[in-house]
Amino acid sequence: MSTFQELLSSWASKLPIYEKQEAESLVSWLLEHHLGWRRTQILDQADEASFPPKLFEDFERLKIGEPIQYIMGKGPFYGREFIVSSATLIPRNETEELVHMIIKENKKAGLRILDIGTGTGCIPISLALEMNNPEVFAVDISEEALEIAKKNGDVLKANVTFSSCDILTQTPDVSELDILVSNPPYIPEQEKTQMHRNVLDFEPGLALFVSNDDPLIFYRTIAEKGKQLLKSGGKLYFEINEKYGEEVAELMQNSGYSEVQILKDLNGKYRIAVGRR
Ligand SMILES: C[S@@+](CC[C@H](N)C(=O)[O-])C[C@H]1O[C@@H](n2cnc3c(N)ncnc32)[C@H](O)[C@@H]1O
Repeated sequence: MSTFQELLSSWASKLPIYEKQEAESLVSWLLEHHLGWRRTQILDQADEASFPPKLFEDFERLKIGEPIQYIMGKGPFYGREFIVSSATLIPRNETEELVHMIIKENKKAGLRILDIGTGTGCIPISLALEMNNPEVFAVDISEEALEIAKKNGDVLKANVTFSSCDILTQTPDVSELDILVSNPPYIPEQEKTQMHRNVLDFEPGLALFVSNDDPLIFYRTIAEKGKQLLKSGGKLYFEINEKYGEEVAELMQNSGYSEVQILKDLNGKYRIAVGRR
């Protein structure tokens, strides 16, 4: 028998791939998920023999670097919990900043919005629930991701129309948009070697990577199609790879967008590009 705090430290020490503090918070998340454990119980006695077998199975997954969101099947985004699966990217903090900016800048009622490459649906669902009665559409090439996005829409009671579309070869069947948003795949294949194994081994390659030959293919294609999809004065918002801020801004200007800006996230990295049609 040990206290929860002792258990936390001892289990965290078995996760050498993470820093101590991160390991402890992952273990505490797992214990809370399986046992309803709360920090206030930190000094209570904990009998490992009474723990459910699933907790030990999940801990083994954590040990090999599987992200906790995949283990628990859910992850937080903009104050809500989203179902995730191996077919979807885990929603990121940087993307919350993009969503926050769109909500802040667009207060009018009834705006028409499209999200391209929706994954869990975290962007369009958050916008549908936070903005003033918008009409929201979202597309993805992955049928499995779309299934998860639809489930999230149902569970969170968000009115979003999801459909299948390969943006590189097809044009979504919507028009007169006020807002077009996308966090498309943007990591060149050659950067794979510098990436953390828990992203590489578990997150879907389809959501992350683009060919080394043309890393901006999604931005160029979406900016081009955006001219048809957006109404005059409508806005295009991209999440970007910090390395390509200037290039994305240039291609947006070349495509005819005005007021193009590249903006830094809270970590001081260029993460958002925005322009007006
Ligand atoms: C970086 S993830 C973003 C997911 C989600 N929007 C988010 O921010 O968490 C890119 C998404 O684009 C989708 N995707 C990849 N290629 C695509 C294509 N050709 N057409 C449409 N969607 C595509 C992937 O399936 C993935 O869900």
